[in-house]
Amino acid sequence: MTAVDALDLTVAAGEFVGVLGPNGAGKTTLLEMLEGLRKPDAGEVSVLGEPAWPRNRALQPRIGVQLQASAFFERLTAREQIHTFAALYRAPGSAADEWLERVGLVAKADTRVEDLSGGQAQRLSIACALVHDPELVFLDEPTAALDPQARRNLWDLLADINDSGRTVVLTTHHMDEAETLCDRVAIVDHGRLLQHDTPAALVAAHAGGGNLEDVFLALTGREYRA
Ligand SMILES: Nc1ncnc2c1ncn2[C@@H]1O[C@H](COP(=O)(O)OP(=O)(O)OP(=O)(O)O)[C@@H](O)[C@H]1O
Repeated sequence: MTAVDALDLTVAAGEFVGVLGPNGAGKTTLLEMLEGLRKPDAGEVSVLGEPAWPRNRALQPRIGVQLQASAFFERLTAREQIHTFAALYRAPGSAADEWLERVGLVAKADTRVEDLSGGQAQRLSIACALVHDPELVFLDEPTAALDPQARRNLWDLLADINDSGRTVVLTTHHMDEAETLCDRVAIVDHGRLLQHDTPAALVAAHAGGGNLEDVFLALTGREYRA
């Protein structure tokens, strides 16, 4: 099957872009291509001016990647985990400790990763993706398992990162999140880009008086996706 089809989207440096789409729309596949983890069958994917495929090692220190299925080194504590990531990316140990604090995991620093709750593990994977201060960040449903406290704290954190000039691309099913954080949103379905614009422009064009969720449903319909 074709997961992503003729999808043409450019993200400018410093932008905060949200990729929205129903289950199975192709969001993760798209991010994996951007991250150099998956080869496009056709077309070009360029990241920070360089081809994303074949996997480009020079890009790795410049991008931060948080995948839906977070891959941790087994049996490490949260602190050991993020210090390992920091060392791999030649970031200082102080950055690892600072990020544990920023995602509210100091109290869990000595807990093994397999003993963290779903939301705690997710916060750790986000911290690991950001510990080397990348200029471009890809986050796949970063707030999916988070409680409201962690979600709002993460919003603040991502807004700060973006304010400091970093480019952020995230996928989300939370329309309020996209509306609050994103300069532009791209709505995809069946692997195709349906619309991309500012949340306000999309609402004005497709859901006068409504919100981004109304736009989303107007464009993608209400049927379950296989
Ligand atoms: N390795 C694979 N082999 C075959 N089909 C795949 C593979 N990976 C993904 N797909 C299919 O490609 C489509 C797009 O999947 P993708 O994970 O990109 O969707 P998504 O938009 O991220 O969905 P969700 O919101 O559920 O996370 C789906 O129909 C999925 O079943």
